[in-house]
Amino acid sequence: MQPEEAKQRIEELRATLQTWAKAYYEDDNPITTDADYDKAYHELVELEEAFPEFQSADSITQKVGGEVAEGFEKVRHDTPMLSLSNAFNKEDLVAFDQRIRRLTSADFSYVCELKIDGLAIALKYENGQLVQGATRGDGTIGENITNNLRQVTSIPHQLPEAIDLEVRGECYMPKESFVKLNDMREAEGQTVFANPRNAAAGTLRQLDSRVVKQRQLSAFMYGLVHQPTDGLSSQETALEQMSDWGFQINPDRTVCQTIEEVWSFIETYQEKRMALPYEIDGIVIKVNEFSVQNEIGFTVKAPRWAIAYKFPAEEALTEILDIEWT
Ligand SMILES: NC(=O)c1cnc(OC2CCCC2)nc1N
Repeated sequence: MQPEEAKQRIEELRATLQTWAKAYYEDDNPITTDADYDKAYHELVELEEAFPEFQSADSITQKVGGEVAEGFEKVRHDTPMLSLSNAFNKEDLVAFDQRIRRLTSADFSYVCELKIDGLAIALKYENGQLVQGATRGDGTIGENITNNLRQVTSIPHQLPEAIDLEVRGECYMPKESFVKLNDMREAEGQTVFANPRNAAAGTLRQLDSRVVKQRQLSAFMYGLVHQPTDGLSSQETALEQMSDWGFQINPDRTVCQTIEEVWSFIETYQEKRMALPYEIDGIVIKVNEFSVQNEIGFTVKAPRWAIAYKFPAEEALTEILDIEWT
């Protein structure tokens, strides 16, 4: 390629990448695929190396902390991460139960799990090795925060079996870590986090993983992107299997046969929640048997076979710093 032609191509690539990077990082609205972006970026790097006379300090390839490096790579969830419908009182739960019983004639049970108040994450393992950790994002596109999630001690880097696996869970900041962090930030004249969920979100947004390590996050896993062939027949057996694989699974759960039993579990934890070493904002009730879950299916955005009972809100905490994960 002649120098004049290279100069032309370099300028064209710089302009295009600048536009794409702005849309991706500043407008949070990617206008191109990651593959196209990477392809153009690497063509520019090669041309600048081949024609150093056209190198320029303000080229996008020279920005270390610039918008290109800023922020996290996006990842697509092969299986969308769903959200949950909410229930706010016993009547809502009775209605939920009646809907389920209209949709299936099969016998089934419920699993009640504490609703950990953190950030939903998805972990991918290949041959038993942790290869990717991502945020939920909008349920389809999340952010690749693998390096940060490697600093979370309860997330295994290697499983006892060389299997391919994807698990979902909640990354959270224990109450004790939260108090310590805010005391330190206050002493340094920094803004404090309003609650552990915001502190966890703010921590996972850090580009420097060493900061994540200091902040002692943890994670409970609660979902297995399971294959019909994996022989697991229910949520409870999946939770037990995930525990055997080394994931931290929340022990405060129970299998219920009726909504009455669900309600008494809810009342128990309405009281006990203050004594827990982490924050919960409700109880998640799921149909236990996968065959019945599959029969009942999903609405556009949430499973029909699960609901989140939300505890009544505490007195409003003044939101000193509210980091919303986009
Ligand atoms: N915050 C939690 O602790 C929690 C959230 N979600 C779920 O399950 C949802 C996920 C997709 C269908 C049901 N379980 C949980 N324990």
